[in-house]
Amino acid sequence: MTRPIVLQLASLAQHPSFDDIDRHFERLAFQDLTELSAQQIERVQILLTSAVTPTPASLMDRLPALKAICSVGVGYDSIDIHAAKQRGIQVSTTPDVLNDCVADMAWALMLDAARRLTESDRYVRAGLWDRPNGFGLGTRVSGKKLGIVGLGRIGQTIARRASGFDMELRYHNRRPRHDVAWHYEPSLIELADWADIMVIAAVGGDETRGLINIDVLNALGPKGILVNIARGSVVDESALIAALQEGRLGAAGLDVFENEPQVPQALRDLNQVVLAPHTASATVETREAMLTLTLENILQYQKTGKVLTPLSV
Ligand SMILES: O=C(O)C(=O)CO
Repeated sequence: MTRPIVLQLASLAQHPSFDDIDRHFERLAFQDLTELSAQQIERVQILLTSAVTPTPASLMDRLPALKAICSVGVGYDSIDIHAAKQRGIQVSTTPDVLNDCVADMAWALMLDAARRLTESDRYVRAGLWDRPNGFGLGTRVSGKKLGIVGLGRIGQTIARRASGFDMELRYHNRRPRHDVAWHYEPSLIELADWADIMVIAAVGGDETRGLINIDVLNALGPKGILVNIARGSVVDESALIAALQEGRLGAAGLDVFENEPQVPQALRDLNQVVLAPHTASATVETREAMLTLTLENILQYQKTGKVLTPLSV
């Protein structure tokens, strides 16, 4: 019997569950639909994609039997979920399994930007330690005011770690959460004005595009530190570069960028910025857990017709 097809859009590591998938589905790596026969196109039931792999409506439109999109990751701004919803195509992501590692990365960037760790590494490696003026001072993190933008699962995991640093914490969200005790700040500008350090953990996409604009950056101020582990689109990158260049913002720790993997030269030229190549979830353990959950979603769909962790937005 011909098996339905799982069309794999993202390049993924080996995983033992692929053997189970391959018992039920034919798995094809996607290059271009022109490489599939008309008969194969009609058998594509599942798209195996990732949070950083474009999964547009134009692709869904070409696949008449498409039933589910199973994505490795939590961000869904790369998937046209509106088009999927309209066609009744289920979408699954991998919630929770990456919270700890993404939160750890937010803290790593925060501590690095404040204490100038990467900059000091460059300084020591360049043999500059014996210079008369020394390396200079960083900024204290413990006891400071931390503002979190987006208090979802990842934002809350970041927030919980702040108690170990004796920090005061406030958050801004679409709406206040009633299941947490942290102070809700309805105005993003006021949060930025209050905070010493602001971490962005909001969803990407149209609803948050350019949310961190010049006014927010100015409110965070010349001693303020901005950390972004969410999506580059949430921050107005040109405004961020100008604020850092002109000393209107103190420092930044960035894991995500507007047009990644392109990072503007102006940003790379700034010493007070720590840059990471969108690797917040990139640990052996977490990437393995994300792929395991994605493949469980496909197997669950095969057994029951429903994915395991459907996206609910
Ligand atoms: O899961 C996500 O949304 C990512 O950005 C990949 O780690």
